[in-house]
Amino acid sequence: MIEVERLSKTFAYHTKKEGLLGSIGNLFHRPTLHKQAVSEVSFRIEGGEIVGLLGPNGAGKSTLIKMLSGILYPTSGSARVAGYVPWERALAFRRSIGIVMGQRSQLWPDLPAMDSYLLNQRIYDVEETAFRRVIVELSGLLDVRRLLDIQVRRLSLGERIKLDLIGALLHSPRVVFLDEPTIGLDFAAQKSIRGFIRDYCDRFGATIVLTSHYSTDIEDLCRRVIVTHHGKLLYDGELVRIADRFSFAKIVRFRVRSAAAAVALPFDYALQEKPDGEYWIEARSEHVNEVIRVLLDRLEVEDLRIEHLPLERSIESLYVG
Ligand SMILES: Nc1ncnc2c1ncn2[C@@H]1O[C@H](COP(=O)(O)OP(=O)(O)OP(=O)(O)O)[C@@H](O)[C@H]1O
Repeated sequence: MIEVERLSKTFAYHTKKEGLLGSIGNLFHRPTLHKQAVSEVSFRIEGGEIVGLLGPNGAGKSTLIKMLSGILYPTSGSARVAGYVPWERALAFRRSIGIVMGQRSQLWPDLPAMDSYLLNQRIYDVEETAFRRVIVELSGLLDVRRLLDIQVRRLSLGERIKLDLIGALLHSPRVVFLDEPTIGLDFAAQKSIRGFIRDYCDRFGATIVLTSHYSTDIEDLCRRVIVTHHGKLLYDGELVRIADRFSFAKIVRFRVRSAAAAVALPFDYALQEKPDGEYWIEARSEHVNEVIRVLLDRLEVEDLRIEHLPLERSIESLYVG
């Protein structure tokens, strides 16, 4: 469904020194800088897959999604999405994809969402019965039926994102790009959006590319992840394999009756303290027994747990090496 071959994007941009003198100087000389946001990235995604696109800030995720959804031209390389070259922006391509950017609404802020939907219905030529059916179905699933006729700018962030999702799916696209669809939402709203995405895929067999800085989104929805860093592809494979690669490390969490900060730990491990008074140590699996023995020996430990490394730390280890 998605084929990407050595896709690259380099942005050219100008800098300006501060103040009026900087502005005048810029009239005569504007230094041009280049930023390679995506560098020779290749992968394939089959129909019906939900793939997580991960990477730290500035890794090139949004740039990649913008190229695959036809918003940006690449500098080099090729891509096909649902059989089309995205940046040629054929109407049939636009009908095949949906895009949601959590940080930027695609609905008119001064109008109720329903008015934007009606406009999209015309643009995508969605037949009236199908249009009404999809709205009833999706607004029911997301529990936002009562919000369809309220000006978008009067809604909360979570409500607005749910309505944006419906807008992106009105024409029943086969490929959906979700760029941070749960950003800034509370846990309940994140959970309902995740449930909705899963449900939508099960029912319509859609292919989804999802970026999110929330590991729960990724763990809940994606079996496969593509990790980028400095524009390059760092990892493409099953999510569990990333966790497995770092199974050599464990987290020991505990609480104590009196302060623990001064305790000397074996193997030079550092003790970390959370604001709520819980302590934790990241240790190699083979050292865990000895660390626990020292803790129990020297401190009045109240509650102790051993956990796997959180997904964020495992993924971060991929970038840091
Ligand atoms: N229009 C632009 N002009 C110049 N540089 C840009 C432009 N858009 C993005 N960049 C740069 O390209 C790099 C990749 O940006 P991109 O937005 O794709 O990252 P990202 O992985 O989506 O990051 P985040 O997780 O912070 O959203 C960044 O260093 C960014 O500063």
